[in-house]
Amino acid sequence: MRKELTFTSGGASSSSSYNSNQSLSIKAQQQHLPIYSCRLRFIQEARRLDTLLLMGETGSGKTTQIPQFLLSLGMKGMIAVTQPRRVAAITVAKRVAQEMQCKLGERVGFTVRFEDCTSPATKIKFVTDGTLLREAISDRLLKNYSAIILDEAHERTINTDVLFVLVKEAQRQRSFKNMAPLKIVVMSATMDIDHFSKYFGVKGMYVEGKTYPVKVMHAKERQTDYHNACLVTLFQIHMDAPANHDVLIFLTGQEEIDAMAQQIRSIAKNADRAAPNIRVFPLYSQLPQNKQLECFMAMPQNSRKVILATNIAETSITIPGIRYVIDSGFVKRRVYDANSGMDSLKVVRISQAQSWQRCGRAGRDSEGICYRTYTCAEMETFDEMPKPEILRSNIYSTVLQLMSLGVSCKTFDFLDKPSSESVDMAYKQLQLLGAIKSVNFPEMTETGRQMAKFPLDPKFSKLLITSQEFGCLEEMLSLVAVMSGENIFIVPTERREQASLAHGKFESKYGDHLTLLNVYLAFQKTEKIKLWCHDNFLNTRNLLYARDVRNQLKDICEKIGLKLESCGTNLDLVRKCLLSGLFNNIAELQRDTFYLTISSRQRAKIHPSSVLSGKSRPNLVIFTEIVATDRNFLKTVTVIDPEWIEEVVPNYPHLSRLRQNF
Ligand SMILES: Nc1ncnc2c1ncn2[C@@H]1O[C@H](COP(=O)(O)OP(=O)(O)OP(=O)(O)O)[C@@H](O)[C@H]1O
Repeated sequence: MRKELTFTSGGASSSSSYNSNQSLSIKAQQQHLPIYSCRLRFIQEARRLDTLLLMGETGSGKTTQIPQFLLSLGMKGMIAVTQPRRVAAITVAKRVAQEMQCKLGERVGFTVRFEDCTSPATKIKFVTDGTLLREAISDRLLKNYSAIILDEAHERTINTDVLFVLVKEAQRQRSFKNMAPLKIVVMSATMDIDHFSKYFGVKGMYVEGKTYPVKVMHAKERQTDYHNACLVTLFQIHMDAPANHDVLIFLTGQEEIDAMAQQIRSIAKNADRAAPNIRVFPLYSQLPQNKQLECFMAMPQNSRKVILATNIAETSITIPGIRYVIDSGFVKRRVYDANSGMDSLKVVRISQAQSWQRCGRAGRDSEGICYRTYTCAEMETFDEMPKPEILRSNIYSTVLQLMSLGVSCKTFDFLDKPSSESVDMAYKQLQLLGAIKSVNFPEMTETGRQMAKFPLDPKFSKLLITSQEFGCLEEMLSLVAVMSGENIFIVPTERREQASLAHGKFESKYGDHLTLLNVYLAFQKTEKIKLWCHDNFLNTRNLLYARDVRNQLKDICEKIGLKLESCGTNLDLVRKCLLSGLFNNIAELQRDTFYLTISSRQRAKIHPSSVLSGKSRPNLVIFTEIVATDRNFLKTVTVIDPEWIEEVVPNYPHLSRLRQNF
């Protein structure tokens, strides 16, 4: 590790006070927020207008206070507040419940995919944008709601972009039908207000001020290794800062975070005894929910919390105690190649808006410092805003959802329209999945209509539907449920070998999908679940979550008339069924031991976490996803027999080329 990193000051944001929050009562903390002084102005505007655009600095109080201001208008229906991520929806709901002195799930609750913590008494409901989208699709007038708050609008997730249209349309239709009005509030600290103003036809409202100042420091020189730069910065802080001054570091993904956590722990072990203890908390989406929430807890005296997070901690959330933010300036982003139709995850530079959002995770309960491991000049080259997801992702799932509403993606009133190549590629994939009749006259098939009923990626819904041909719906339900959740395997760094031995019992020589299925089948037969999971290094919570998801998916299958059958021990049928849904993800072994993905022509290795990694390499595999860091990796991989392709996907476009090879 390098010894030192020099920073230059990039200034400090202004503030109304320099004290910390800790001594104030919750009521006083609320009144201390910059947004509080705009309360009457906001309420007046909300009475007058049906749509409001609100821009205010990070931490000014938008997410927690605006729903309560709206509630004071005496609304009959619920107020929904969307969040791009589950962890934000849950933690902010908890905070607002505390401020309103009620139990979570009573007047204030949350609903995220497959988890509902609300009751008939709920008035303010925090939801992920995906969850509200599904509700908006089944009730186009959003009758249960009096107001919809679309928070963190700058993030421009596909779900929020579709919601903009549906919510605007619901508002128009309700007024047309003389129903109770639907208020819409769009909020962010960093949105492109002119663009939104034009789209919604209203002016923006600004809230000045920040709760506590955050001093911004930039690396003096360009860094070639951001990982190392973050580590050096952390230990520079650790040498001087008092205990309980906690640190939040933004990195790009799980592996990087786990590796850095280990490094920090081992450096801290040998550090000066007088320094506070360091407790490291990872925070990424693949982490079980209870583990994600651990970093929000208070720490004992003489300890420093160091949180290593991906961009899931970038917006909305408040982690008490954070005085320092260290920003690597990178993020792992899903990138889509519209020509090949292939999605991959790549490490890329963040936008300026994201830099400010990250900085805003400090200065929430006291003043803070944000260390950016990139220079000021480098930051000027970053994009101003993150590129809307709809312009950089595979939109076949959205196209299918819209078609189920009888709407064409090409005429939909998007804030930014996806390119026609990207829509055409989506049609092509949907046609290959059998969801639409043809690319030129895209009309939904019965299969497509059934697929749209599931809250799943269309390729997973297709797996459930095609399992009928192979008589393996029971197995597919288990597999899709496990794949929809978080990692079920636990590999503690210090007990790697034991974990690997325990996991070996479930291993299938055909790859990861059947291995996951073996785990789930064994889990289903187990009585003492906790003990069994502990002995087998498996995550109890994630398996229980998969069981819940499976039950919900099973209900949908029954509603649409799918037959619940099991293929018993003939698991070739499961692999054939997988091929029918994942045929776009076939990869072929090359002479140099790399795999080449057939449809997108990308070179990749099998991911080290796969049971097939390091074994004799099969000629042909299917995979669930491709991740790209410095190299491409295929994740969740299964061996397939080349002869099956003609039988299972006779219209596969690359069939003739494959025939030549096998
Ligand atoms: N879980 C929490 N624990 C302690 N304080 C909190 C918590 N959540 C919010 N706060 C306090 O409320 C303030 C306002 O938070 P809020 O999320 O409403 O701000 P915001 O304007 O929506 O910020 P952002 O733009 O970053 O989402 C925080 O700065 C913090 O002082």
